[in-house]
Amino acid sequence: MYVDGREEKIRMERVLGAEDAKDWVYRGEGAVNLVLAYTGSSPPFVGKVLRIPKAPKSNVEHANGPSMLTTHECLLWRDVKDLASSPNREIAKQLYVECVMCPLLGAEFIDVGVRIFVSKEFLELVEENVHCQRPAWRVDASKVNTLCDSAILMSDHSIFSDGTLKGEPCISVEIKPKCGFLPSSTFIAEANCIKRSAPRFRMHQVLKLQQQEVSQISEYNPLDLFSGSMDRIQKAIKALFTMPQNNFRVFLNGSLIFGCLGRVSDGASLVDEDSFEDAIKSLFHAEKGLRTTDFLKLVSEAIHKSKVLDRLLEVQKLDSYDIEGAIHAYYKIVSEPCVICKNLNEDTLSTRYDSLHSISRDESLEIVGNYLKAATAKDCSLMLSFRMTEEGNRESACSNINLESTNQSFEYKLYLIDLDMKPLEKMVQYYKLDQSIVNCYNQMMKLELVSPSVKLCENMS
Ligand SMILES: O=P(O)(O)O[C@@H]1[C@@H](OP(=O)(O)O)[C@H](OP(=O)(O)O)[C@H](O)[C@H](OP(=O)(O)O)[C@H]1OP(=O)(O)O
Ligand SMILES: Nc1ncnc2c1ncn2[C@@H]1O[C@H](COP(=O)(O)OP(=O)(O)OP(=O)(O)O)[C@@H](O)[C@H]1O
Ligand SMILES: [Zn+2]
Repeated sequence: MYVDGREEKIRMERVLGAEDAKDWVYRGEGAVNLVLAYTGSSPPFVGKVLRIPKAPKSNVEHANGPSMLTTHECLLWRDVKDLASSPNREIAKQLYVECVMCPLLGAEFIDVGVRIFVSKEFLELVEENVHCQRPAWRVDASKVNTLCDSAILMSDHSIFSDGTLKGEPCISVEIKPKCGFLPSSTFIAEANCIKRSAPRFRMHQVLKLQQQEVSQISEYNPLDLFSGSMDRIQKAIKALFTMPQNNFRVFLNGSLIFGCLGRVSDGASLVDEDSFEDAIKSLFHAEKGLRTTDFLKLVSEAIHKSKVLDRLLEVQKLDSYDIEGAIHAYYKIVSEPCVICKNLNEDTLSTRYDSLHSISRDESLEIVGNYLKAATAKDCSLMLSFRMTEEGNRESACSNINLESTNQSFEYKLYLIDLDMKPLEKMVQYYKLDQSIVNCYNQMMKLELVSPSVKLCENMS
């Protein structure tokens, strides 16, 4: 939700110092941000979370604080108001959410948040306080960027903070849907044609298993979630519940009750349905053993009813050239010799990518800009929160769903989080990862090591 300029100013004037650190507790983190929830009683912060940038431990560039956009990124986003002139990447990222993602996905689903100043002492204390709650592999990879002087304050989407129904329990689900379509770009090499029929998520699972990033292959198929069919959405939600990995989490009144904070313990053994049934007792009136089914149905219905995934899919599809096409446009933008064309072997039609090297710079910028917007949409998460409501209560701004089995009525709200701009230089990494995923999958197929359920997805679009 947008916050008016006056409120933004008040928050900008308030600097979080050492004395405030005790009121902020660990909520979660991704690869680049640490998120804290507020437990104090100061009104401007009640019901809010703070999103703080982290710095990779291996990256010496961050020793000087938040970086700037590169010259090529300024060129790429030149048409976006004030983005290219942002004093640093963190401010640029917030403008990107507001000026690029909101118009594409709908401002009603997005909370841009407000920037608030934080002192070095605050960040150092927070780092110390949350240390033992962070997954070890995240601690090894990154730390709070104590050289940043600001962080983003936004609504806590795992609770209802309007205060109208105080004390009413709230259950929320975080879903990272990933890519919901099969690419059909003509620039996909013949050797990689499997990409046209096997969902990216499923193929990536095979690589992740080989690299021990996951302990089992997830049965989740993003194409089901984005299908618009209630049966297939339910199938996707069940698969996510069975193997949540980093794609599915459940919070009860803001506390994580299901799923994990990282990839470490992603196995099915984590799924303790019995204690989950107990935990959701206050919200679902069905008998023990039936509550999880009701909960999963509720989530599926909300997704089916909302149009948000349709919009997300449209933005994901801005990637119409696939990385195998967009990478050539990238080399044109950065004015470097194209490494891909240089390494083409004799069997490959040497003129195959000529058209991409002969287009104008503006066209190259459009191809890569669209690819990066799509990358953001493929990596964001949905937060869906539910609370019980009187049947027929239409006063609320939220939507309602009736659970027929127990005749309970729920209202829900839906937000998209983590709509960060992806760095232009990641294009090279995207190309390499794509090749690794396809090579690994093709190899496993040859050795017939890909399970029938993974293969089965290949013909489902
Ligand atoms: O490349 P992918 O598909 O593996 O996605 C990355 C995610 O991995 P996943 O496969 O979802 O576990 C990855 O998630 P994890 O760190 O694995 O939880 C990040 O979200 C990463 O984005 P960024 O570096 O934070 O900007 C994501 O990178 P982007 O591709 O979105 O840049
Ligand atoms: N507004 C919010 N309300 C409630 N929880 C949130 C909110 N924003 C983030 N979180 C929690 O914090 C976690 C980390 O946030 P986020 O996904 O923004 O981090 P990130 O580093 O940008 O992620 P990624 O690795 O995908 O790039 C989320 O998975 C979610 O559980
Ligand atoms: Zn090329």
